[in-house]
Amino acid sequence: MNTAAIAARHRTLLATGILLGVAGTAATLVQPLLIGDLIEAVALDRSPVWPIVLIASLFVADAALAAGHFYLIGRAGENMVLDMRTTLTGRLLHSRLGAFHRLEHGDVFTRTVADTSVARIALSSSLSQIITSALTTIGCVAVMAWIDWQMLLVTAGCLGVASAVALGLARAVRAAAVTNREDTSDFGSGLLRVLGALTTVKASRAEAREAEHIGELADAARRSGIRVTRLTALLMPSMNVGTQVSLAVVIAWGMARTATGELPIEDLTAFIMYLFYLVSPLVMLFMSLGELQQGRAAVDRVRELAAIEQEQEQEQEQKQGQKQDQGSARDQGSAREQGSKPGSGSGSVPGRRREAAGAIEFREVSFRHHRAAAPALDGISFSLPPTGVTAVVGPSGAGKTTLFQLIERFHAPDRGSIHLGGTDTAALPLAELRARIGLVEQESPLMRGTVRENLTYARPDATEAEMADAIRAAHLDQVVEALPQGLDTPLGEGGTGLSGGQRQRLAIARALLTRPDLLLLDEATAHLDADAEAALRQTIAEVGTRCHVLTIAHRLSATIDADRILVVEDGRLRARGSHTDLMDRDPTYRRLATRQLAPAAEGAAR
Ligand SMILES: Nc1ncnc2c1ncn2[C@@H]1O[C@H](COP(=O)(O)OP(=O)(O)OP(=O)(O)O)[C@@H](O)[C@H]1O
Repeated sequence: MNTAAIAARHRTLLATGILLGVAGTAATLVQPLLIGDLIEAVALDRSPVWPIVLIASLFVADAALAAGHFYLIGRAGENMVLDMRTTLTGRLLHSRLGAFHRLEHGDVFTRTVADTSVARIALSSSLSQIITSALTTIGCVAVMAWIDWQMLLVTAGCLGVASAVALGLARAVRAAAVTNREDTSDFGSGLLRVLGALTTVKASRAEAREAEHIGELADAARRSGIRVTRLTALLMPSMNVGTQVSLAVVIAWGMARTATGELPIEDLTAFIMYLFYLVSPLVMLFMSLGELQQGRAAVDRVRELAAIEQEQEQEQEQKQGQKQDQGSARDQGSAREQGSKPGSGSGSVPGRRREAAGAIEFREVSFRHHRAAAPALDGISFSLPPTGVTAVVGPSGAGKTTLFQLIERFHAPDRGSIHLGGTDTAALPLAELRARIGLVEQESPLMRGTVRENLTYARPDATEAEMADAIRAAHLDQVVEALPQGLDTPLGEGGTGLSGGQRQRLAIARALLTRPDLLLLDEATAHLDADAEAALRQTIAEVGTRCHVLTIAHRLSATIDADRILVVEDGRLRARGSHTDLMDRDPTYRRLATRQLAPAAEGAAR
């Protein structure tokens, strides 16, 4: 995505618009000559009807051409914005999560909304303005030279100085405008950051501090905006001064020459009219050149964002890597396990259950986050059966969430491989892989829309019976019944309208509706009260008979029922076993369990 490529994609509209602009310019340029003819006709006592008809027709044609030019260029501009915005949206939605999380959301927003608008003006209006203004200037200069080249030299001298000043100003406008956009972007980022954490801001009584900080950012944008206005305001007057000086010289010298009969009055009139016509396109030319530069800077910012790494590229890299691995494996004549052959079973329909050789298997998996000092996972290996419940426990920062992120292939492992139902997940198309996994995140984000839309987000084609089943399984049926419009009750931003626990159960129902092979629950019981948690534990046990449930839990009370527990610490799998087994032999588990089970145990004893 670069300036020329975007303009080239919309060349038909742009070219037609520019053509109309050029025709309009030609119509404008002919007018003074015809007015000269009219003056001559009146002076020589000839009929002025034809010159008047011609001039009137030209005025109408000029207006029609200007309107057509304006419409077509505006339309091309809007098409370009749509082009850039849809490309950006697609690239952002398909980006690798790691790369996306390194971006500032305010900056993404500014680039997608504001920079694309700036680019639109530059690529449509400015581009066409430069072409038409340059042609008008050349046309005016040519006709003026034809009328009287000596007076043109005088005019060029006066306007040349003014043009040099205007060119310097246009450059300064461009630099100031770039600073202004950066300041505006900083303001947007700051505001989004604060609004995203509004409850924390309020609870920390930081409203005044934040308001002052955001106010400073807004003021920086105001100051750079004023600088743009100040410089732009000087642009037109500098050209006007040049025009006025040259006009004074042309009139004084021209009248003197007219008096001696050296220069006909109609020529002087036409020359003065061209002089006026020349100023505006010259100013427009300088301003448009400045705008085009700004627009190119904006396109560069859009292009930088569009270059964000894509999941599909990751997929292709992995496939290539596997082809090479396969090739070398064949060379060595080593037959790999049938189930783990890359690509085996990858043609299955998303969401369809298959005879699984094992629900999920990690083989010596290591992964380090971007710029992290230590690996989040270090040589993890384990294998889980197709059904059952496994709890993952470990201290904060142990790598539990990262483990889930690798299963979903939000990141690719640096070493080792992950297998789902016997197939290397790197060989599965992303859509198929994710259709086979249900994920309930720590914060269970919900989307704007109704409860039904949220429930069926991953399966828009779900039937009423399937929905009712998922709602029942997540113990959400009474909550839905109590809502004013049942499933069709609209939810606010982030699921406002439901409690934290209700949101979490809705997220669980959404995951269950996809009938996954593997259900990943990241701290899914964190927001639930004791009753709801007990109900959910029952749900998890039931779901564990249909697929494998892998659940991260800080509340170890939720892990006691699990078929097995994986204890992760410092990115390593330090132990696995049942609750009683691990209580006996693993000090880390014992420490976590004793601390976290103590309140529950006390409660039970009372
Ligand atoms: N996006 C990231 N960039 C850099 N490092 C990260 C990133 N995400 C996690 N880490 C690091 O990776 C390690 C494992 O993090 P992870 O979130 O997987 O731990 P966790 O066991 O889920 O912790 P918690 O129980 O607190 O949620 C931590 O040291 C963390 O600082």
